[in-house]
Amino acid sequence: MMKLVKGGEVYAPHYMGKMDLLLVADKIGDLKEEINIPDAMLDIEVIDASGKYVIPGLIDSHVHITGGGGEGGFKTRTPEIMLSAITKAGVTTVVGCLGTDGTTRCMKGLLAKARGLEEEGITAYIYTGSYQVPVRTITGSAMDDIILIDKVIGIGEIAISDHRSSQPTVEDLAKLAAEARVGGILSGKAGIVNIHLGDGARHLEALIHIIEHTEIPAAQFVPTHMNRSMKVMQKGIEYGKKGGIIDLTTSSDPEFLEEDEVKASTGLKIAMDAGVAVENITFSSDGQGSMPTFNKKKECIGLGVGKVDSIFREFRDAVQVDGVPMADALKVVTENPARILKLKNKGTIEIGKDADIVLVDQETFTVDTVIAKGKVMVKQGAAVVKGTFE
Ligand SMILES: CC(C)C[C@H](NC(=O)C[C@H](N)C(=O)O)C(=O)O
Ligand SMILES: [Zn+2]
Ligand SMILES: [Zn+2]
Repeated sequence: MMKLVKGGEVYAPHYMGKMDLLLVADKIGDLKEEINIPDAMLDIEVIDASGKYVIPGLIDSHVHITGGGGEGGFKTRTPEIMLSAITKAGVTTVVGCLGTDGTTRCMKGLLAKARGLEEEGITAYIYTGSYQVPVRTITGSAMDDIILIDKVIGIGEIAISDHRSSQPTVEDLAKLAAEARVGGILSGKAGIVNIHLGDGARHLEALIHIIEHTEIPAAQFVPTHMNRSMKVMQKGIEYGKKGGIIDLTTSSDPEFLEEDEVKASTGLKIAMDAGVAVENITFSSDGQGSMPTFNKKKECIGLGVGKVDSIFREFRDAVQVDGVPMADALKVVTENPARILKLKNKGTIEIGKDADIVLVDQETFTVDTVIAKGKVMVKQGAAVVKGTFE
């Protein structure tokens, strides 16, 4: 089945102007100013994209797809994600992870959920591990997980500078990054270590030590939650200006920000203005992850749940509120994560890439249509393909 997406304004992320897209099966088959189909070709679906921005499907590189949480006891374990919570946000690729709780959440369940999401129509990968070191794995070795299990693209989210971490030494982290790096090299994957940065005073010191004293490059690490406070944001900007990658968490709800949490869209603007290359910045939602609040005695006094739709909201706000150019804000949720995570067929609108396409209504700047691997999942903002039990 072919689809012709006609008359939209294409941001690939770079602006391409009005273009027609021909989708052939699950790939972008052609991309031209004007594509006309001979009448004889009746079995082609024409999608009218006039008045719409046409952008690549968003990539959310940090989602607790089997749920997370638990910091307030068993009743605070968060629910697993359902398909439409992902697709309605314009997200067509997710990377799943475990968090604080690496006991009642397990790697085999994470892999099964990623496979389930793939069967339901989107693209899903996972990190092996959880907060803790030694790392929870499927095969018993993080390197072997990366090499042998197609969906495993790296290790994460490994917690540092956090009272909930396993207090890994710099040595522990260096060895972990070495496993991820060699596992990635041997399997053609990124072998990224997704690092959960907490509020602790040591901030990014361990990563900086490894980058400065071993052969492991900064590109091996993606520290996330870099907007969790202005102090951490500033540390992230210093790190980013030296070439490190920083990931900002979009679920920190603007209304309920911790005393000095930085809204992701604002963090993007601040970092870019401070001289961090936009190519080194990504957003991720921390969807279904818990958003716990701890008091001075580090007791959990409240808990929210991250939402995948925040990644689209923060992309929109970056453009409409913080004045970030559209193509730059779009890179942060498409091309950058695709490049950093080596998701070869993802992240841009180019012939031969996966047909992951989102139509955004130019009037309301809302998600109108979502196409994942050539299949329409969302139409006029409503999920036309739902998860098995939705
Ligand atoms: C960035 C802040 C606001 C949220 C962040 N969430 C997680 O790391 C995920 C959570 N622990 C889970 O396991 O579900 C945090 O707790 O620090
Ligand atoms: Zn985290
Ligand atoms: Zn998380």
